[in-house]
Amino acid sequence: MWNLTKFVASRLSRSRRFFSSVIPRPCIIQKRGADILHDPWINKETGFPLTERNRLGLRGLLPPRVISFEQQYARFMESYRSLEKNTVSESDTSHVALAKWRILNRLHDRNETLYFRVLIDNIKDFAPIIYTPTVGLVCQNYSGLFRRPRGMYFSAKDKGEMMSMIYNWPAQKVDMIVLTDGSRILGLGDLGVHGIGIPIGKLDMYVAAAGLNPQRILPVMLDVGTNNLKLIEDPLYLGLRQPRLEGEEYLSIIDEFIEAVLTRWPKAIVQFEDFQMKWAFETLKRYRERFCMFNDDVQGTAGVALAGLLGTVRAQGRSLDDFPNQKIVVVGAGSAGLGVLSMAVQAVVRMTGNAETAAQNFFLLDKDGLLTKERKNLDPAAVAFAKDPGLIAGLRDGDSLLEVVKKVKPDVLLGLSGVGGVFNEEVLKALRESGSNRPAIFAMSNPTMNAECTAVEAFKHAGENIVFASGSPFENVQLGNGKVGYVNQANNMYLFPGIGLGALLSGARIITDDMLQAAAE
Ligand SMILES: NC(=O)c1ccc[n+]([C@@H]2O[C@H](COP(=O)([O-])OP(=O)(O)OC[C@H]3O[C@@H](n4cnc5c(N)ncnc54)[C@H](O)[C@@H]3O)[C@@H](O)[C@H]2O)c1
Ligand SMILES: O=C(O)C[C@H](O)C(=O)O
Ligand SMILES: [Mg+2]
Repeated sequence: MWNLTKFVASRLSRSRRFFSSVIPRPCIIQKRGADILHDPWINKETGFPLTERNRLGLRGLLPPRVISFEQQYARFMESYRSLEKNTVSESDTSHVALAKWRILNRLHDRNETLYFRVLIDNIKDFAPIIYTPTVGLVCQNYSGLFRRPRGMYFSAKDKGEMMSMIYNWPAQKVDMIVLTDGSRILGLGDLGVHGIGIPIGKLDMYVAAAGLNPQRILPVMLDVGTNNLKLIEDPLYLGLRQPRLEGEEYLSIIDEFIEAVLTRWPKAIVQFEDFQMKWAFETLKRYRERFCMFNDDVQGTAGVALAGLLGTVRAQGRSLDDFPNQKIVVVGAGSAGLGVLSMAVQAVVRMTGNAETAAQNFFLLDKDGLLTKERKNLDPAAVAFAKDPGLIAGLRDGDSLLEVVKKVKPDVLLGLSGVGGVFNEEVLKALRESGSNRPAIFAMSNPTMNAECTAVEAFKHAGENIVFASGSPFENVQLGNGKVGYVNQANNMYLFPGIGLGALLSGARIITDDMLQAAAE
């Protein structure tokens, strides 16, 4: 379905055409001497030719041999590849992934030009390191891995100071900000300030996949405390050791930050990332009409899932609105699951013009099972998707996933529950029996261990004829007889760089649902 290398190449050639007309080159450097070597934006390390060493006061500060960019590139790749040779067992995999992240991160801290060159050229190999799934492991181990700060940190203790703090950022212009409060990092929960790895990884993807200028991106952590007791008790935790702010106190911190950002860079686009559900929805509602922002977990995910669903129903020979033949079960009623449902239902309304019946193909479960109109304390955001229990014989509120699959006989099972393994053997076998000509499984939760099932499990239990996509990358599955079970990736990284780039190039004032529908299509 998606090929990351081709995707990046096509984005880059388009964005290069644009940026080559606006980036001034050559680059004028105000710094001199050692300050240049300590600035990753301009450092060429041993690559400075002798004439530049003379002009920039670098003579004597570097070993005499000039090592070309190509030689530096080859040397880095050799070190990187040598780490792979050390993998002897499965249990080494995460150590090797972390070691790879470390050397990439050190390069990022030293020489951004070389870092982004190797990243762009090797995006398929490097994305799982600087982004999902390894970035999750990095956030979990951040206090030990931390060497140099990247991005900006605004904490609850900075209240009243943010307007002046924003001017501490060294770049004159910022186009794209990715902001988190660390409260729901992938499926790993509240990682507090250590969640900064996520905005950094997302913005690396903006540079690699959308060609954004790396000097105009800004990862931001809003530290409003953490409810993760292990972190609060950890003497090496890098954030505020206090419970999260709530209610108006919380919102006043976000408001102050946004006001500061928009005062200095009125046209900056802000991507909200990995906020727990209540704040994801609340902030989206609060800001979406006021400036150019979007919530990646709600809207970016929805766009990618809808693109996948449209492709899947085509492969199944149907259309998304083909009720009762087409039935889609969504597992997880959080920010991502509800975002996907709301966008998929909007797509059906666009097809049929009928808002009343548009949700009938979709079934929604949360941790307490199937959501019906009988559910007590139904979240207002989920009301539109709660089912009438009488719709299908025997369907009841709270039915387990297995019961739902047996009764509904869905064509698509889409997981955004954050719980590894909920698409277990019984569920996958029941899907196989559903009678669908080409059942589809989207195990979209991250990182890998939180995926609803693995690719191997899906092909083994649900059959070789399935469509499979996952949030974290899996290898294709060898099925025997030379056949291959293809694995697609359904991760919002296929959309957010395009949303940001599109908003930037078009000068959009706000990001609308229609734009996201168009992007998904
Ligand atoms: N692939 C992607 O691009 C992508 C994008 C966004 C989120 N995600 C992943 O989706 C997951 C959920 O994110 P979120 O922001 O919606 O989280 P959330 O905490 O807002 O929602 C989780 C939902 O899952 C439900 N749930 C928990 N256990 C369940 C179970 N056993 N069975 C059924 N439902 C269960 C909860 O009741 C809740 O409704 C995370 O792992 C995240 O990494 C993936
Ligand atoms: O970060 C990702 O890989 C996708 C998504 O934004 C998530 O929160 O899981
Ligand atoms: Mg996210």
